[in-house]
Amino acid sequence: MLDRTDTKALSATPVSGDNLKIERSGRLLLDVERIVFGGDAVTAILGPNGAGKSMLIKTLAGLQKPDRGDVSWNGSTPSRDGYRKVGMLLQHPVLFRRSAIANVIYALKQAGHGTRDAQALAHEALDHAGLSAIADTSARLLSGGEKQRLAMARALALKPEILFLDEPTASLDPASTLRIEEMIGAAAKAGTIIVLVTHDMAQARRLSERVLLMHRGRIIEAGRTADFFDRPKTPEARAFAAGEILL
Ligand SMILES: Nc1ncnc2c1ncn2[C@@H]1O[C@H](COP(=O)(O)OP(=O)(O)OP(=O)(O)O)[C@@H](O)[C@H]1O
Repeated sequence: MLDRTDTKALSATPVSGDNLKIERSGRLLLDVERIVFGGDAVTAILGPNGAGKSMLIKTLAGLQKPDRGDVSWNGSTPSRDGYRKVGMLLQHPVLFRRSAIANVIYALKQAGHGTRDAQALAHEALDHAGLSAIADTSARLLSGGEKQRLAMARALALKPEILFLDEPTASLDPASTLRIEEMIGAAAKAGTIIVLVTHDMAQARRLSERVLLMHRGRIIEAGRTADFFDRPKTPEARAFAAGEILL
């Protein structure tokens, strides 16, 4: 787990949601009374498949509109301007059919950077991701692990104040997982608030300070990571932390 004293003063945009509800075909898929991200460097969101984890972070990142409830970014409704501060790495990131570096340059230019600035920042981002050697390789030729690192480098190049990550290491080998975890750790230390959806409980223990457990669209337990694993309060969290299947 990150040492809180290592992290820069957290001045990032707090993101919150109130009374968020999403319903489809009469089924309540998301039902969250209140959630705030802003005080912890890394929060892990855990829960079984279909629990609503992706839906929650997409909603908070402004990519999905809730049927009811409000999302707030630093006290305001999500806006185009705010997208520079609130980032999201999708579970299956979309990379353009151009070189690795061009993917990052494009994102930076879209965010308002001039060409020279974008080129310099993109090279810096690839360097931090250990991807300089494949900067000119077409993104579609990269391995799964390299693609994920590139998508992460692109997201971090925009220097978001808060970054939502949807299972960034799913299907990666241990070495690629470690690289992504190092990138997450470095970003968190530099002051980016990270919200990480993961099925990897060891990863949640390694990286997060706070854990949220979701089940059937609700947050059923929220607490310090050590407390969650060592002293879970709800029967569901006890079962989940013990590796049992939540239905
Ligand atoms: N557009 C949609 N229409 C109907 N149901 C949907 C829609 N999008 C998602 N769902 C359902 O909402 C529920 C929550 O989905 P979500 O992707 O948030 O789960 P998750 O916790 O991220 O799961 P996983 O761990 O499998 O990625 C699932 O039951 C899913 O089938």
